[in-house]
Amino acid sequence: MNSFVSKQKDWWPSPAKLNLFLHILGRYDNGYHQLQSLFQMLDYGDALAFDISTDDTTIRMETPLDGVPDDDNLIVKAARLLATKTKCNKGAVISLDKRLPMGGGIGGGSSNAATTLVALNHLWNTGLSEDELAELGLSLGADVPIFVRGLTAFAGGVGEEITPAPQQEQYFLVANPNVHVSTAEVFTSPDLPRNTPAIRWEDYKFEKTWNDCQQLVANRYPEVAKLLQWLVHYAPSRMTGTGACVFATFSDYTLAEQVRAQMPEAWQSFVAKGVNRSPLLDKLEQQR
Ligand SMILES: C[C@@](CO)(OP(=O)(O)O)[C@H](O)COP(=O)(O)OP(=O)(O)OC[C@H]1O[C@@H](n2ccc(N)nc2=O)[C@H](O)[C@@H]1O
Ligand SMILES: Nc1ncnc2c1ncn2[C@@H]1O[C@H](COP(=O)(O)OP(=O)(O)O)[C@@H](O)[C@H]1O
Repeated sequence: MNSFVSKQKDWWPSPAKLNLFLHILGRYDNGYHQLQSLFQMLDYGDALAFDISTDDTTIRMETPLDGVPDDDNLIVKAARLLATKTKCNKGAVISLDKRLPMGGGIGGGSSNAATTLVALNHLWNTGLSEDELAELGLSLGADVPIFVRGLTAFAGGVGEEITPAPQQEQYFLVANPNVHVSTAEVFTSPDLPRNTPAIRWEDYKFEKTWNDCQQLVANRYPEVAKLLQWLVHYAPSRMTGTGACVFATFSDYTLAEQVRAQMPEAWQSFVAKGVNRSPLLDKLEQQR
């Protein structure tokens, strides 16, 4: 079930997340949105491996991402940021086993950045604390700190005010409608609701929450609406983040796989278990 690769390289997990709900409360002066969300960590994701050099400061991808030059790759950006911040004079050649759809709202890029920060801080021996890594990560993206901390958690602010929120064991069928939705496009739309009242974390219930971005994205991308209509037939379903991936919730793994088996082939999908602690934290602990 655990889907991280184990070849000869020493692979570090880079898990996906789901936003079990996403409420937009308002907008800050800098244009960023104030939100409330529940970030659910999954046991499924990408994996990264690092070849360290001590006599060469080069940082590059061994496996470049199609359409993403190294200079724009969040992995390379994270590694360079850590090297600059800590005045580290070591290098790294980085391999990525990419499984997560890009721009899908399941946090692949942010998770890759967080895994890079956490792994290299260990492998380069740069000695930053978790708080320092989370702060550094925030400059790369709003979701990076939550992946550095690695706990299923409520998030407020722009996503950086984190309160751990362990959830009961659940399985998620996550499906990709094969459309790319840019986060910036959703957040600049005049049609986005921006005045949902704050909830108290202790009042959270899945069925009493929603995703404020869902209607807008479903209207613009009919494939998202179609996929949601198909899934909701089987189980409570919702879009994650700013889309385009959607998920359905199950208490039973086999049932989730049965529904997946019936899904039209045009929609790529996977079944993952919700975990309260990211596999990245487990990996780091094993190294110590
Ligand atoms: C809203 C979420 C929920 O998970 O959406 P997804 O990206 O996962 O779909 C995230 O917090 C997104 O985080 P991330 O994708 O790291 O965002 P960033 O790179 O920092 O910002 C992308 C763009 O989204 C907008 N943005 C992002 C976060 C936020 N709280 N308010 C915003 O307005 C900004 O306009 C920014 O230019
Ligand atoms: N290592 C990376 N993995 C995925 N996307 C990356 C990476 N580096 C840069 N990007 C860029 O970030 C964008 C958002 O990616 P991603 O984090 O996967 O989506 P989302 O935030 O919607 O979950 C991608 O479309 C891609 O252009």
